[in-house]
Amino acid sequence: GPMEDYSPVTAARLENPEPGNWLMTRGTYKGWSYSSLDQINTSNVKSLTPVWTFSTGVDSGHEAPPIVNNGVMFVSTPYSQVIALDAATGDLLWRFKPKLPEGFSALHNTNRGVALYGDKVYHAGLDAMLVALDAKTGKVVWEAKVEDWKTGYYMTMAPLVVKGKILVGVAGGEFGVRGFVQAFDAESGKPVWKTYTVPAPGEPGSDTWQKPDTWKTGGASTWMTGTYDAESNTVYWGTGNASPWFGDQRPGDNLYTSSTLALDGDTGKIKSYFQYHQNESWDWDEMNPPMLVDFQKDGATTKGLLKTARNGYLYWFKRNPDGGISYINAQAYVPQNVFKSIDPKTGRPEVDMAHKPATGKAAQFCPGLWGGKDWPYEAYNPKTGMVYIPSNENHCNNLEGKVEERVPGQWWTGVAIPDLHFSVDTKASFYGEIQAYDVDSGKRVWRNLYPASMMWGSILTTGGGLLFTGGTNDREFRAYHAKTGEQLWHFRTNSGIMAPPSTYEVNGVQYVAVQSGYGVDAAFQQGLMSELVGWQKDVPQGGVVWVFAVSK
Ligand SMILES: O=C(O)c1cc(C(=O)O)c2c(n1)C(=O)C(=O)c1cc(C(=O)O)[nH]c1-2
Ligand SMILES: [Ca+2]
Repeated sequence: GPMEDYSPVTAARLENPEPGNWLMTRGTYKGWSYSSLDQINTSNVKSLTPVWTFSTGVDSGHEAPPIVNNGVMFVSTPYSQVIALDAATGDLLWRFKPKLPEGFSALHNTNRGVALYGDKVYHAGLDAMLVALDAKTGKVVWEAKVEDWKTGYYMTMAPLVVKGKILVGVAGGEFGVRGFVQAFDAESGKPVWKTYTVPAPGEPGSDTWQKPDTWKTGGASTWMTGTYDAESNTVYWGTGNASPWFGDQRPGDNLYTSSTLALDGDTGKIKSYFQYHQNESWDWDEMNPPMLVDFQKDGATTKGLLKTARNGYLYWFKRNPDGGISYINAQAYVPQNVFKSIDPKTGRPEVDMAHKPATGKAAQFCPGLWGGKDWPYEAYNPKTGMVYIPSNENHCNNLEGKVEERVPGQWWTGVAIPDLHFSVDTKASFYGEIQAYDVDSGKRVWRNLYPASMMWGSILTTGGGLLFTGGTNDREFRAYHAKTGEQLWHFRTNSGIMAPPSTYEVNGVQYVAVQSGYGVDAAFQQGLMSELVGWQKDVPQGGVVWVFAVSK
């Protein structure tokens, strides 16, 4: 089998992955979710058929892409399992099934993928443990405690490998944790650096926490994988909402909540940052990092960053030679009623206070707390020059805050889950959609509307001129024409698909792979939609790895 000559993953391979492999969650450090493979293309995709499937035996939301290294596939599942499979045949090679601690529960029982380096597989567990597994056997090589899960920290993202270090971020923004990004030595598991995303008194930015001690529980969790610019050795990492949710309880801008941080890859030092909205009060985590995309501006190619924000805006930045972030422009990609304007120089929004919830003051805001988009990945195709955004419209929340005492490890947002007051425009002709924008002009080129579903699918785009995604409540996996948005193929799977598809090649055959397995917030929202507009309450659950190829 393919394990006998397992090929170690080097820093050079990660910087320049072979087209036939999918070595990290979004394909490359740039975060494009793009593969140059083109054997499957717009003319033959109609003949795409399943070649093998594998039941994970796990329920809840599967959010990890199949990671593939020369014929070996690694998938992770909810509840922190890792499964190694023969990427061509679906044979099970090994399974890592950790025992989660007694009494353990997480708000989001999911995982977004493993990282590969050397002859090891790295996995960030819900119990806030980072484990290194032997890629050939699945045996634990080392374990590192990132945090104490009892205090509200958990981990859901895929680690990021940077020059022999394994970088992880934490979740817990709804529990009042203090976020950080931490790096561990890939060989030994020893901690190398740790950068908090909320400054302590005396550190730069600490004056943005005006009320004593609010910084200690300030949120800014780091629950999605960063992107990386090897040239400037800069890691771009996103941060989540501030805690608790209502900004009047923690006066100030609250750096670095809902921001992108530019970190030095060797030391973790904060080089630069951009905060999308200040004194966060909408649960608009800005956890996704920007993609590294170059675009035309004023007749010249600009080394840039493109960020699809949960706050409903699409942002263009300049990536400075030292990795620093300079604001260029932003435009709404879904209707949003919170920003009155955005300062053209700084990118700082002016907020309409009528749509900013506070303690004892209810306010409605749109899009609602799940944002213009939540975590599912947008994609960039260099052949079309377009960014593809899985987004949602015509939904709002109406929140009113309360002062609550914090109990470590418990929901602490200032509003109870039954009081989230999610609403939708029941007359709307659609809710979910895919939108394609030209990254040079910012013009929308096409959109595809889903009248009876939200869109929670990560997007893969390919050199074959295609987009692959699921994300809808009808269990479909679909292929679209990247230029026109025309649907070219679809296949009904076992469950709903949120996980990012990936594509790879073994023995000259191109495969497209994806995990189907609905759950977590998409399922939560689907339940609410069943009350509001009568959609079926449950989308079937249970994880299956699907692998497709074009039949010859
Ligand atoms: O603040 C946080 O730490 C945090 C963590 C996570 C997570 O780790 O999955 C989510 C969120 N927030 C969140 O706001 C959110 O909407 C969300 C959706 C999902 C999901 O997996 O579908 N996770 C999370
Ligand atoms: Ca959050």
